[in-house]
Amino acid sequence: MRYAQLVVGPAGSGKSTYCSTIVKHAAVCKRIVEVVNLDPAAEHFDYEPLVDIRELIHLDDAMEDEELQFGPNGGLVFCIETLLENCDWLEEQLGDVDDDYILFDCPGQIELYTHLPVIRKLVDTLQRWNFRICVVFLIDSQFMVDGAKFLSGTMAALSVMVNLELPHINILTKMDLLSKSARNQLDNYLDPDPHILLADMRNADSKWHEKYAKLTEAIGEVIDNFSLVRFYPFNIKDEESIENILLTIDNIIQYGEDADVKVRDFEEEIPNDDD
Ligand SMILES: Nc1nc2c(ncn2[C@@H]2O[C@H](COP(=O)(O)OP(=O)(O)OP(=O)(O)O)[C@@H](O)[C@H]2O)c(=O)[nH]1
Ligand SMILES: [Mg+2]
Repeated sequence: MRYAQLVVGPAGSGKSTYCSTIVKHAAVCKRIVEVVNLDPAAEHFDYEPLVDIRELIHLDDAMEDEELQFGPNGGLVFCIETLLENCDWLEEQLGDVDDDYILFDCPGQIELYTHLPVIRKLVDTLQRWNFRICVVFLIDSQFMVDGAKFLSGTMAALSVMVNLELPHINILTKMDLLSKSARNQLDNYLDPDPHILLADMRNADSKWHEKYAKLTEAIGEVIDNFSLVRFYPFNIKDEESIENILLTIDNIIQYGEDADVKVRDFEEEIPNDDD
């Protein structure tokens, strides 16, 4: 069995920092976690990628091509599609190490995960290669400190969940940048009761909220009915917070359970002395 985290989220939400933080933390715990860079526009990151899509195709290649004439977003989708047309390259680069644990650091264009089929195709390929995958959806906690923003972040998380249909965890990043009061405010949202969010918005004295109160109510119902949207805080300056996230995801993809099974089988094979 092989294990993967598909690290997605809006541009600048902290995906690459998350990946390098997890790699460093795992190394301290004597665990090897690898990272695959799937962002063809990435400039720099402080991890050594196991595989780097830029070795196959760079965003500039797509944008400078006379015929293609892509812009940045179209070019990015083209690069990911090129990766999928070269699965044998990706398979060879990944190697085939049992029990390996790989973070796929994805590009920041959220439409890749909310409605385009290309990432779904990548997921199907990885599952064929025996990967158990958890989607790790990152959102910058600084944009989540009021009802309306939290609701839109929640809707983005929901659309990724519905589109990819995989085990999933939502993470609030950059917690170290939050003021104490913002952190307290955020606590209300960590296990959001949509009705608290909506009350927030009802109290916001804006004409818009008055006019669209019914719509807001309906959105709250959607979130309530799904009741899948929980957020976990991730603080890169707090080892315990990093460990909690890694353990939570390990459990979601049952990492290590097979290893235990292997150890148990091994013990059963050892003949007892008094046999
Ligand atoms: N203080 C602090 N800064 C962070 C954290 N996570 C990311 N940053 C900063 O936020 C900026 C964006 O972080 P990245 O990790 O590059 O974000 P990304 O999601 O990979 O960005 P794209 O790949 O461009 O979509 C960088 O300047 C990071 O140093 C965090 O947890 N705490
Ligand atoms: Mg990045």
